[in-house]
Amino acid sequence: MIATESLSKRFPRVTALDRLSVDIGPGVTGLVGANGAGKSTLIKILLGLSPASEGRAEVLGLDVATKGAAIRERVGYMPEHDCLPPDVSATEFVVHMARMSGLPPTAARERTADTLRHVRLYEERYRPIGGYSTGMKQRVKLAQALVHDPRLVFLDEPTNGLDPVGRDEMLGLIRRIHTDFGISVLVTSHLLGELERTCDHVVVIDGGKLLRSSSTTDFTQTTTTLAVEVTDTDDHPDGTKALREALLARGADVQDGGAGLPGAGHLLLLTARSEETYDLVRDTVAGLGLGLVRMEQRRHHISEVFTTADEQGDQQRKEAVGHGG
Ligand SMILES: Nc1ncnc2c1ncn2[C@@H]1O[C@H](COP(=O)(O)OP(=O)(O)OP(=O)(O)O)[C@@H](O)[C@H]1O
Repeated sequence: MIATESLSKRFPRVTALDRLSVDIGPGVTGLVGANGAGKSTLIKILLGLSPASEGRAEVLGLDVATKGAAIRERVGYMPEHDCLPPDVSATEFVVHMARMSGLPPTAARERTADTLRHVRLYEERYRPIGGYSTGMKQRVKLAQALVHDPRLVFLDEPTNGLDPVGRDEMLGLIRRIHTDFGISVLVTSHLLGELERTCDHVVVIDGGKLLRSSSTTDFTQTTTTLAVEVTDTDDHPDGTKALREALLARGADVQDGGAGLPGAGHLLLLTARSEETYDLVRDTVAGLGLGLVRMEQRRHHISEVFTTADEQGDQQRKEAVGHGG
């Protein structure tokens, strides 16, 4: 669907995209990155609205440098910022956008009604947009991106400004764009957690560079990290420390449970190389006379991808991870 090759965009003071090479197939793909990571810049280049400084990109097999108009005919776009006229109704606006995309009047009206029903704005469709809530406005923007029945849509921060209920509703609609209509989706967000549930594939960019591109299941697959928590006893007032030392003496790969989390001081993380690691933990705990509170496999979270990145932009990444819950 989308392929970029060493794509760069330089503004006088900042490099928004830095030699980005990525392939995106059909389905729902999340483009994740902190504010300023380059998500909107990439979308504008892919739509042929802004020229790249270097490199090349294709959307649906069309070169963005020369085939912008053809791409925009086949691709829907939901921009990040509010761009809706307050005095017209959702129906008038979406029909207008459908006509701009080349649909004849009758088809434009029919597609508008279908699309507004899909985004659940059917009852309110004749009211002026100025009186709509943020969630309703986001859904009008989504409707105009879908009305000309594109093969692919770019949704730039569609959950921005929504409360948790509105966000869940929007994520459900996005998922159904693909399942009900077969339209592929590229959706951007700085909220990592929400894309975990919605997307088949996630592309993470940071400072305009590709950090990772893989299927959502690869991001969240079960790892071989074991989290172990034990009780303290009279013999071992710090049971965790005693267990750590005993396991290290037996050659296990042990780390502390990570700072900042409640109870993390009492957690040990072990790399489980095989079933024997489970036996080793159980036997060591029993040998020390400690109680085993829990021993469980840890799952990766998408946000962990940020913790492996370099120090640059660390604060922004923390913010993004913090909002990701
Ligand atoms: N027209 C422009 N002129 C100069 N700098 C720009 C321009 N557009 C974007 N930038 C800069 O390029 C970088 C990437 O911006 P971009 O809008 O693509 O990020 P983003 O990931 O979409 O973040 P956000 O969600 O905040 O929009 C930022 O540092 C931004 O300030």
